[in-house]
Amino acid sequence: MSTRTARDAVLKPVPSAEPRSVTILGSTGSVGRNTVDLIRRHPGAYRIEALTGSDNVALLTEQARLLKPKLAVVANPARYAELKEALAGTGTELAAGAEAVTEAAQRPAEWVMASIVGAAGLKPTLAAVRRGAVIGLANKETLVCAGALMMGEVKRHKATLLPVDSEHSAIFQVFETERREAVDRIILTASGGPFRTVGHEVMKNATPAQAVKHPNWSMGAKISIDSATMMNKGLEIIEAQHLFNMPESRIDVLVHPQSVIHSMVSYVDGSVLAQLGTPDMRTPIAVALAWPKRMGCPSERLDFAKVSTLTFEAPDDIRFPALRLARQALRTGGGAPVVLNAANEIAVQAFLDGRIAFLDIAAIVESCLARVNAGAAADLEEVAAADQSARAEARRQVESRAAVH
Ligand SMILES: NC(=O)C1=CN([C@@H]2O[C@H](COP(=O)(O)OP(=O)(O)OC[C@H]3O[C@@H](n4cnc5c(N)ncnc54)[C@H](OP(=O)(O)O)[C@@H]3O)[C@@H](O)[C@H]2O)C=CC1
Ligand SMILES: CC(=O)[C@@H](O)[C@H](O)COP(=O)(O)O
Ligand SMILES: [Mn+2]
Repeated sequence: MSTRTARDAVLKPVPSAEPRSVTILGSTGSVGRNTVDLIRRHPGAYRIEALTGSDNVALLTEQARLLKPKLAVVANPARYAELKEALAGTGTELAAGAEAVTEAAQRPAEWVMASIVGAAGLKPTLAAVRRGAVIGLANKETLVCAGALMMGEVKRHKATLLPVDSEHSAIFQVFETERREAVDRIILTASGGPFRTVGHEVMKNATPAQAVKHPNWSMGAKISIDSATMMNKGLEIIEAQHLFNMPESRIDVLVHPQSVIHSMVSYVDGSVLAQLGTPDMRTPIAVALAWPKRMGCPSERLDFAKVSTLTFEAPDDIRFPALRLARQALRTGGGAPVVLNAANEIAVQAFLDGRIAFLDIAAIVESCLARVNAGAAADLEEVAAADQSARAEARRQVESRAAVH
């Protein structure tokens, strides 16, 4: 078995007549940085239309100096002066604010990485869809909040949506679309997060530092906390339903602590197809970045002898109520997934800020699902209304819990 670990090698460029034009929405984040890393290893294969960040001007500046995009945008307008000073005279056009991020997505890049975190990614991603781009979709919250709208627009504008989330990339690679009637179930694997084996007391007293420490993946803070509550898997059930047009009742979650099998699809004849790899986001990003071809990627190769044991467990819905809440929101439909997502975003941030306890996160989401009138969420305005109502209610809940935390 190969143990090649060519992590720092500059790999052979993807053979192509023209460099592929690329925009990275959220280039300063974890997925964004991995995308930049891959692009830098394939000199001449890509040219950068636009890069966007929010607060990390230092990194955005560094990326812009290296990749020479036509446009660089900071979502936070308060950082514009800093960006302007740092990139003065480089020839890169500069802009700031949420509208400018959406405008960046409208620029004519063939391929767009959607790696903004949270519902803030919805409008820019939709803008890229509406001009028929090829989109590498990391931002799962987009599909959670507006899955039906999004998939409808993908079809209408002949856009291409390529999953980047590791589980959905795995499913994408083994899902026989031309024989979709033979698909029986989707099996989403879950690591179980840092609290997979601990008891209630440990979870009750969990600190942000403990919760953010994912056992296998290096990721941004928000998704790391989602993995710890297993809300990440709940969001991924919703994401899978939209991407693969599969009812929630046929999407299973299977805890697999090693994160080697990234997900599976079972077929009516008893076959189960899986995609495997080391836990390195550069592999699913590479799948989308080179699609429909494949490209070299420096992620560590799987060494089965070293892995030695792959284990599986049923998820624990009692210790991880987020799984049940996500399924409940999906079955309720309309704006319920929007409420689930918005309440979760507020609660996760409050936990990271030390204002509420770890177990408060799911409790706040549950309470918001019960209290907020979610509406139909059939268009962007209705999605925004449900999102705002849920955020307002979640903030109230945070205040009352923060007082006793
Ligand atoms: N990290 C991972 O390995 C994986 C991530 N995903 C999904 O990908 C998405 C990104 O995750 P990750 O890279 O971890 O997140 P990070 O927090 O690391 O990065 C988020 C990016 O979004 C930018 N950003 C933050 N807020 C806003 C805003 N309001 N408007 C515009 N841009 C904003 C950040 O800018 P700045 O940093 O400059 O403030 C940064 O570029 C999430 O939806 C996540 O669920 C899915 C699978 C794996
Ligand atoms: C890398 C990726 O796709 C994450 O969503 C990861 O899967 C999180 O791990 P959990 O399985 O712990 O949610
Ligand atoms: Mn995932």
